Amino acid sequence: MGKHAENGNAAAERPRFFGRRQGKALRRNALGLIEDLLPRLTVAVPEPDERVEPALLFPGAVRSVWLEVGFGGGEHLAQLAEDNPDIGLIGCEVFRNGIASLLGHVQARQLGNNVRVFPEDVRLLLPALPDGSLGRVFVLFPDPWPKTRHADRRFISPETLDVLARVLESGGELRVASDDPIYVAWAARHLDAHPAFEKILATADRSAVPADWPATRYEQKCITGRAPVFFLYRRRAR
Ligand SMILES: C[S@@+](CC[C@H](N)C(=O)[O-])C[C@H]1O[C@@H](n2cnc3c(N)ncnc32)[C@H](O)[C@@H]1O
Repeated sequence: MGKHAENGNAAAERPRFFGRRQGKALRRNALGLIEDLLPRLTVAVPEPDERVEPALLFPGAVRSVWLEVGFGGGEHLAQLAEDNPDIGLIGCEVFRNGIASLLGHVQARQLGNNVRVFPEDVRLLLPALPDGSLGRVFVLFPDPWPKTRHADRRFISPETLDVLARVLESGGELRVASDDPIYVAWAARHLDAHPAFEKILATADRSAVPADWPATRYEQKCITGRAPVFFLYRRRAR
């Protein structure tokens, strides 16, 4: 679980936008996006026992639905949405400035037909999704929680993998990346131990990663700072 995700009702509070260094116009634009655009794209927190059919969240027919956990500034999600107009993208993020950033991409690149936002802890949505209803799930640079005593807060866990295995269709993909060696070892161990996930790739070689795997903002920072990044790429067993 991410630091932000612990604060379950943060999304319902009046958001604070950007730091003091950002200009008034930027802050006003972010606020406008949150107040005007977000309500049109929001996936509501499901009621207990409610089922959320992902494909029906989009105005037109979609070939498949992909879900990104903790999209940060939304660069990866926006790129996928732009490159794949026939795919529905659900982004889950609790960080309000990140949500505003994604909305900026949606507005500028006209992605409103195939992007939806769950501005809450993804774990409130996953149980409501039907079996096999997602084609891909992305967990890119999850909060690492490197201390052993915080290990139970890490997003990748046997319990989460059970849920992801259920909601992914046969042959669906799970893409994980991290620059934290402790987290990578942890995630690889749990993925290897889970019978539903077949290994496609486990590498620190960016050139071996499929071309349709855009870098996130966090990955860009790692590249700039030359921190090694590890990619764990799995397929839901048939
Ligand atoms: C280290 S950041 C990485 C952001 C982005 N994926 C990137 O690579 O640039 C992790 C993000 O995951 C989000 N997050 C953590 N746990 C989450 C959860 N349970 N549901 C939704 N978002 C979560 C945090 O708010 C944070 O923005």
